[in-house]
Amino acid sequence: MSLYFDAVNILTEPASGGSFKSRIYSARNLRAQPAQIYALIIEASKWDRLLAEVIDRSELLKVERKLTPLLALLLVHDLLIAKKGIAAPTTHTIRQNVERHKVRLKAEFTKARVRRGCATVEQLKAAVMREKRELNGTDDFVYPRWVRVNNIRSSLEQQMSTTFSSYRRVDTLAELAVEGDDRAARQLIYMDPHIPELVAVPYGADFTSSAAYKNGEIILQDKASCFPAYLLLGDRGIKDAWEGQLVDGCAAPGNKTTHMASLLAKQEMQKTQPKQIISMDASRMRSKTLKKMVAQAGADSMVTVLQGQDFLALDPMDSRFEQVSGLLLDPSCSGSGIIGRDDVPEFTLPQAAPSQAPNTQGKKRKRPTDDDQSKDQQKKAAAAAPSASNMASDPEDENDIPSGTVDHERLVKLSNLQARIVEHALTFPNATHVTYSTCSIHLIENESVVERILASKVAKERGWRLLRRDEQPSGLRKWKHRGVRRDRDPETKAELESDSLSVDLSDESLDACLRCWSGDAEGLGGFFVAGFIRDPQLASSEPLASSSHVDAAKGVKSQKEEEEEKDDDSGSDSDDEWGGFSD
Ligand SMILES: C[S@@+](CC[C@H](N)C(=O)[O-])C[C@H]1O[C@@H](n2cnc3c(N)ncnc32)[C@H](O)[C@@H]1O
Repeated sequence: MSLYFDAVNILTEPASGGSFKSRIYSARNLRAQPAQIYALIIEASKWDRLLAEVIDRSELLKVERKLTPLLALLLVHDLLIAKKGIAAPTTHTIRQNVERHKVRLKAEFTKARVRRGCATVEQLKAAVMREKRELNGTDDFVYPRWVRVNNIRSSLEQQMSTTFSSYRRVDTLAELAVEGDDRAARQLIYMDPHIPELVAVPYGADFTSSAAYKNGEIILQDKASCFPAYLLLGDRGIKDAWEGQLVDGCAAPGNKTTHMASLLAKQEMQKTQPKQIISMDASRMRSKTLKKMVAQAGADSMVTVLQGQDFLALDPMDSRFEQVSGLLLDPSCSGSGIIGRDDVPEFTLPQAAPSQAPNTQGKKRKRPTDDDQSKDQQKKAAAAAPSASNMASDPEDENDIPSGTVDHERLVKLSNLQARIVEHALTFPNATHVTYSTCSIHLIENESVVERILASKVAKERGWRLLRRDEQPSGLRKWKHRGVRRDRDPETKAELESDSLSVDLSDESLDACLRCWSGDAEGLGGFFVAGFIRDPQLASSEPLASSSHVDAAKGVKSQKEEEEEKDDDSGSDSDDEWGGFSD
């Protein structure tokens, strides 16, 4: 019986960090098997609309006052759909609460199937899932599972003949929106036309137990998150391999560092130039994940990890950085582009009986009795759209879960810090290439930061400019979503007019910026990236009077400084407090 109460608890407690699956597997207060709980929730969520309809029409909740809508839905799912029926002793009260209505519930189930014109239960399931997608407005786009092949440990060719050998190639992302659980029908693969060695498979594909995943041959990484490393390193091969060292200044958990390493491996750089990448993160805790991810990717010999290192505290003139020619900066941001990171399935629930007070709160401190739990369970289960990145707590995942909304003041602070970080990168004496990225949709963190950087003294004096579209790697040159002049409405994507912030960048500069938006046919979340290159001919002859980035961010603390302050205040590691998105 604990299975159903555990499932309800998981669905109703406030979301903490990590993916839904990982939250179940790491929960300490569960009595049932995590795998069983997860399977029940995922399966029941596919049938929710129909089960709610069946329960409402049978008037079950009017009679069985102990059952809450969510508990009833899970029980009725197992009664009508699970092969073994309700997983509880026949004598258990709430099993009896449901089973005594079996005939009525079955009759309503059959009527629901007939109403939809379905001959089989499988057809019915597909119809219900279609209804659900239509209702969520997710009918016209598809979030796939993006998989990047790691050149250090494998190759695309190898993976196509092993991990994906039984997969059928499709020409469009839309074709990945397959319904049903038929494994063979879901073995579809789309070769991404923009990022080398990146493929997409249907949403929900699980590689975590595959040998390729465990061996670090494949890495689950959103497409947009692959833009920065590719923009920086481009289509180079053995003959025109990258020269000099690379810095990833805000690197944890390590997606972009390991992507850079993978691109260098294609140039066979791991053989000729070990430790070509210097990777760091100000957060000590996140640095541990970075270390692990580098090791998992087989990139230990290619990457030096500076754990807990504040990028802003690096002295660019230090001889250790003399060879640094490229820097990738992906600093903390508002995370406003992230879609459905909290991948808790959404449930449409039956109507509660009038006296059942819905309780939408409910982090339970002690394990209540079965009866207490029935009273406590809520009408609304946590909601989230399916996500391309439903691996939020996995080591290679790039973001945390938002813990609040972002106000303007916070955005200003974040953008000051972002500009400061990029301007610091531009001061490395031998740097020629820099990329800046965020998973934010806000102009203030994106084009506006670019505008500030281009106007900075360091950029002008050293001759930094944007990497034009025609100079970008072949795959990204084809990417059609480019920089914008004003913020956009996240829903309609229409430009916000009136008094909203705008940038005064040329058309060429906006065309140099790359954007990704959620909700379109590309299957991505919101993302921004721009590349800068140093053109000595543009450098002003005036000497660098003072470091402009210090002026630009006067009074803005770096993450490290904030951490140290908090450490002083609380004596604890400060990873808990949200200082912007950490992807
Ligand atoms: C958006 S995440 C980076 C995600 C990473 N690039 C990836 O792809 O896996 C931002 C990271 O920047 C780190 N960070 C923020 N400010 C920093 C600073 N001044 N120096 C170093 N790391 C910083 C945060 O701790 C966080 O882990």
